[in-house]
Amino acid sequence: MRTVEEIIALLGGPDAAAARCGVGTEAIRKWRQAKAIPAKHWPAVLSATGLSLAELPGAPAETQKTEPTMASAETPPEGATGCLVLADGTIFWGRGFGAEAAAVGEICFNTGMTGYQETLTDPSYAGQVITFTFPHIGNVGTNIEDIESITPAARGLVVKQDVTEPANWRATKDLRDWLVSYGIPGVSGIDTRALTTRIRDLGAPNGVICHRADGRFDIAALKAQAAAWPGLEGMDLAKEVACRQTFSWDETEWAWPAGFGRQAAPKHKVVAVDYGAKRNILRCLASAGCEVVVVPATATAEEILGHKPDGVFLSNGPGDPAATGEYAIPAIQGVLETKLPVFGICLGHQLLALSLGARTYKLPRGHRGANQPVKDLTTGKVEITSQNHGFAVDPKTLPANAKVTHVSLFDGTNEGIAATDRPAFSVQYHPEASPGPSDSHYLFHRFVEMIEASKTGRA
Ligand SMILES: NC(=O)CC[C@H](N)C(=O)O
Repeated sequence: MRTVEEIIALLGGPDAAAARCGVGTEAIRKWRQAKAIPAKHWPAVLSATGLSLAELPGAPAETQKTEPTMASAETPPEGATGCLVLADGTIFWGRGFGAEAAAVGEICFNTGMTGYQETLTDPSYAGQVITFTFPHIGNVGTNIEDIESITPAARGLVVKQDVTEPANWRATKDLRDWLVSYGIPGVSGIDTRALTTRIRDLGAPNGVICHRADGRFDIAALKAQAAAWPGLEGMDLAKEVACRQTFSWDETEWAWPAGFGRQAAPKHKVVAVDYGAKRNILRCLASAGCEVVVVPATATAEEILGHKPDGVFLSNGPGDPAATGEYAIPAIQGVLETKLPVFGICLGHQLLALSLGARTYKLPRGHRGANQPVKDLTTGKVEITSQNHGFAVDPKTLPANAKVTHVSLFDGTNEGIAATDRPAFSVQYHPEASPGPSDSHYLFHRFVEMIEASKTGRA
């Protein structure tokens, strides 16, 4: 159960609480005095906060018993084997699954309805605990194909429903066992709607997810760990998840019935700078006819150009682009000078913008899901896209030789840019999907066309 003061804080203070619940400031004063919310105001408070009835101070005892997992008290409710402790001291109790471990990170939410295994293995989630808003997580188990990196990058997962036995012909392992094998904890029984609403209203908090089968938690230590974590802003995580050595990639996209394919005769050579690349990006490049050489995030312009590429690709990746920019920007600027075609995705988009002289900033809650509408300003078409980012390019800071090409139809933030004096472009979203729709696959072909035009120009 929440206190009246917690609920008022969640709503942004007394005045905002009055406005958002449509009750007047006098009512808020009475709530505070009585330390309870009268029943006639419950519907307004529930819809403004997204909390469940059991969490309201003054709600009948029997409703409180039905949702013991949402109790915020420091003593675990009966049967609690998992918890999520936020940096401000808020506790969500639940049932632990996966590895018996504790992990600290930014608590974000993802609204995708499919592809939890691809999401968990997307290296861009390093440093984050994912709250899945979709209820059926784990129901198709895990397999050895739907992975975007060899080891999962997310630090933990928060779900509402307990994970069930896998029911899918492709499943090779139960999600719970798969998480154990990688040391990743999960917590179920959490009111993910309340948690997501909180993130929407107050921004993504830092927190610790903890699973202990014996139900014994050192809450003070977990609170201290959550509060001490510095947060993603200023954090360079790309170096940690990127490859250490250069390698070649020739696997192509998955297709029925053969599964993944092997590239036959590539036409163009692309160096992909790996800041935490998702495998399906490399597959899309290979399927589009590119011989792909993957180099570590810290590769210099000389090292990149030493492979004699026809084009350079900048991958997605975790953390703050400005922090990664310290080594990435000089390399990208060196590549841009040559006027070779450059294509960036997500972190690669942010790094291209930084290299052109623009700035990035942290979004309060980020875009994570598989149904994000984006408008391509060049064609006027709307694409439904897959997204996963917590930072964005500030379009106002773009230099004169760059323009905005794509915009989010959710919040108007920047989703793509292109240089106007050289063949370089990038998008904030994930045209490779995995998981998500494939509306944006055309961008890989746009990159190849750019490479062909550049080769013709040089010939
Ligand atoms: N998917 C990505 O590449 C994410 C980029 C960056 N880490 C962000 O959160 O904005």
